[in-house]
Amino acid sequence: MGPLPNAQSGGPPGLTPAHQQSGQDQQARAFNPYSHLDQYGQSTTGAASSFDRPRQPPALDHNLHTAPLPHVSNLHPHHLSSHAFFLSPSQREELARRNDAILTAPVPPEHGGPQLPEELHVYHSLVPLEAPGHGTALPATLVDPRVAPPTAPGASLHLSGMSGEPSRVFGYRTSSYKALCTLDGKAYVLRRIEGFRLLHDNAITVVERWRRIRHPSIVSVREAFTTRAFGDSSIVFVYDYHPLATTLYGEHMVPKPPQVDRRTGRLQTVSMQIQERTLWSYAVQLTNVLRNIHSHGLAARCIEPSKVLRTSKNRVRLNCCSIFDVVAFDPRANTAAVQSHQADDLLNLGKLLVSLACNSMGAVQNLPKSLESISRLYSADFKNVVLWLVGKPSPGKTADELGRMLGSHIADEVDSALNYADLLESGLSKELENARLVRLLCKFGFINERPEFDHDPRWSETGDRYVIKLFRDHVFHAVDDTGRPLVDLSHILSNLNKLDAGSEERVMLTSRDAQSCLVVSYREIKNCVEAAFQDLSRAR
Ligand SMILES: Nc1ncnc2c1ncn2[C@@H]1O[C@H](COP(=O)(O)OP(=O)(O)OP(=O)(O)O)[C@@H](O)[C@H]1O
Repeated sequence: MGPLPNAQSGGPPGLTPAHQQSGQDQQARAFNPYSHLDQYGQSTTGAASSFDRPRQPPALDHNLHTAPLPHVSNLHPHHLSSHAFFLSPSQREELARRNDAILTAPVPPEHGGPQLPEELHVYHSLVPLEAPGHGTALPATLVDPRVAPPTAPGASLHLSGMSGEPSRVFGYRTSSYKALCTLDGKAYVLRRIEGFRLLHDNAITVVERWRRIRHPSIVSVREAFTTRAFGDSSIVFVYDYHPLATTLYGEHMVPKPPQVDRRTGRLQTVSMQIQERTLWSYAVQLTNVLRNIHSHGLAARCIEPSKVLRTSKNRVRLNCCSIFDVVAFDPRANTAAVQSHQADDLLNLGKLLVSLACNSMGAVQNLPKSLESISRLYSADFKNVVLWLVGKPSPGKTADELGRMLGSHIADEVDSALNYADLLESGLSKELENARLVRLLCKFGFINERPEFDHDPRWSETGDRYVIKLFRDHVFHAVDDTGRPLVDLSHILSNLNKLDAGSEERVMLTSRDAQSCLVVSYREIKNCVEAAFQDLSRAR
């Protein structure tokens, strides 16, 4: 694929024409916040970008991670303190798995991977988010009637090979990819709507309005552009990537496989019923989203189980915002139309809660039966909120009013969020110390046992460096009374912390042959380390 030309002038106000792809993308239009940069992230106005182009993510090396520490009750008391220095194993594992997901590299076509464009606008390294042909196809009755049926992709080369059923939400075939951005090296999700022709240039400008909305429960929209890079005319919406995200559909509508009961050793079915506390949490988060979106004069139009991402325990974010506003664009839409979409949002939230409470997408087809089941399983309070949502629209039925109805449940959510913030802050403070110590260890690595430096083979063994060497032995090569190596992490951590803080406390350093013995303060050793490091880094 050839280089992407720079933005041209002549588009509608607020737009910059998209990059052309191999000369095919003549009619491409895009809202592009990066229009002042070329395809390598270099500024077209002359200033060089500070970002290097991350071509291939490095291979993952799990040896770089430490193994989880043994359970606290198995530890010697003086090893216990080392627990205080690290994130909890479960937190660490979760974060490591997310990082792994961000770094997943595409499988090349010669190894069975799909044929995808190498570069798309300012994105590269596309990795499909779904397996080929995967789709959560539902009966035609559940396909959203708001959108036109997909145009037959006659001229499509089916480069992606990923097309499955048309999305039951958007009506068009869609495919999603994780991709890396050449401008900032970050991962994003590209959602491609296949076989879509932009009939009104104005339609894509609405993406700019969505881009300005930043809300913790919305998957942020970055930009949208049209492209022919897949061999058809597609429109691509770019969203933030949330590694390992699932959807409410995947979590609560897809039956879970039976699991082995630890006590009996038998296979047991897994209950799908959602706790009421969790349902309230979803309801509160999505109500806040709607209040925010409606206050911007927009409507979500995609409150649907497969369009609500779950990014960690009970944390949800509304996905795919702005797509309907573009693909079902109505140039004559007025305030009344927006209000009608906003009323639909509340109705769809009610339907979503019914589907979740009954663990079935079909539950909304028979509301009386589903409400009966809800009143058996959940509180009257919950059922009343659902009834209000699925009931007739009225002027006072707004997202703000819903917020007032949820008052005490919003207070519960605030408490949980504060507890979680405390937990994360304590994890963060533990790791903060470690970053400090790693920098110190790097300095030791630079200095100790350094081969010939400054034409002096004994540089690292003499002067200030000798003190550092003795201190290194004291910290890492300590032995107990019987001469056995002392493998004690807390001994290392407390010594390094005192050194880093430059404590006035004194320590006795003895050479290996016990011939020399120095009593020095940590502050003096710190000065030696600084001096030796300055010596090394000074330009010669
Ligand atoms: N922004 C995102 N960040 C991370 N993962 C995402 C993101 N958006 C979607 N995904 C993942 O991609 C998968 C597919 O999403 P998609 O919205 O296409 O679901 P779908 O059920 O196939 O819907 P549709 O019927 O519209 O095709 C989801 O299961 C989700 O795990």
